[in-house]
Amino acid sequence: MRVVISIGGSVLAPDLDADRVAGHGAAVEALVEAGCEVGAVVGGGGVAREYIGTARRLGANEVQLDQFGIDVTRINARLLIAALDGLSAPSPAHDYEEAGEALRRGDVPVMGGVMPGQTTDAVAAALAEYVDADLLVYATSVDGVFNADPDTDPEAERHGRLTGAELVDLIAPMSRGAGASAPVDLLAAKLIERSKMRTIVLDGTDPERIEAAVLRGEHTGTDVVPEGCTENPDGWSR
Ligand SMILES: Nc1ncnc2c1ncn2[C@@H]1O[C@H](COP(=O)(O)OP(=O)(O)O)[C@@H](O)[C@H]1O
Ligand SMILES: O=c1ccn([C@@H]2O[C@H](COP(=O)(O)OP(=O)(O)O)[C@@H](O)[C@H]2O)c(=O)[nH]1
Repeated sequence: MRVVISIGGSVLAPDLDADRVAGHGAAVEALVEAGCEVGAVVGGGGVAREYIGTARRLGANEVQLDQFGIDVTRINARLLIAALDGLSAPSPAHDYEEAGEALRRGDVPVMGGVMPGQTTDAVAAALAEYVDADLLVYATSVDGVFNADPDTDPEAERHGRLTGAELVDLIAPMSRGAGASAPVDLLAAKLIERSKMRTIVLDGTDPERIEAAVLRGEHTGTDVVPEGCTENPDGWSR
C-alpha cells in the first residue's frame, strides 16, 4: 500500500519535544517495515503562527507571511527526517517530482510547504494524487471532521464517513475569512474530491493511532470515501 501521511505541526512539534518527534518517526518506520511505501508532509504549528504574527506586526504582506510559514514547515520536516534515521532523503523535497523520485528510489519523501496561498493540507493531497497513493491520512489535533468546531462546541458531532463532495461542502463555509480554522483546508478537500482519494482524518497526537489506521483500518476519526463507495472490505469502514 502506498500512503501519504500529513502530520500537523501542532501534532509533531508543539513544543519541539524530541521524544514526540521520535514517536512519529517510529510510526513511519513501522509502516515501512510492514511493507508500505510512505510519503510524509509536515505542518508548521504554533511556531509558524508565532513567526507569522510577529512578521505581520512588522508589516509583512500575506505572501511574505506564507513564506515564513513555509520555512517553519520545512524546518519541522527536517526534524522528522532526523528521526527517520536514514530512511528518508536527507532534506525535504521542494516539489512533487522530487518527492516522487525519492519514493521510486525506496526512500520516504518528506515535504513541508511548497508555495504561498495554501497550507500543508493541500500539499499532502497533491502529493497523494501525484504518487497515486492508495490512502491519505491527516494526523491532526482533532479526531475527525465534526459538524461544528469540537474545540469550542461540546455538542459537536463527528462525521464517521463522508464523500469528497460532502467534505468540500462542509469545509467551504469554515474557510471564509482570515484565521479561519478547519480540520483540512478547502483546496485539500477539492483535491481529495477530484482524485477520489481515500482519506482518513484522525487525532494523530498518539502516533500509534496512525499505524492502527493504516495497517488495520482501526480508527475513530472520519473516513472520506469516493462517491458511491459501499464496500466494507478489510481495513476500511468501521
Ligand atoms: N468542524 C470541524 N471539525 C473538526 N475540526 C474543526 C472544525 N472546525 C474547526 N476545527 C478546528 O480545526 C483545527 C484543526 O487542527 P489544527 O490545530 O489546525 O492542527 P494541524 O496542526 O493538524 O493543522 C482544530 O483546532 C479544530 O478545533
Ligand atoms: O504550501 C504551503 C504550506 C504552508 N504555507 C504556510 O505555512 C503555514 C503553516 O502551514 P500549515 O498551516 O500547513 O501548518 P499546520 O496548521 O499543519 O501546523 C500556513 O498557514 C501558510 O501560511 C504556505 O503558504 N504554503
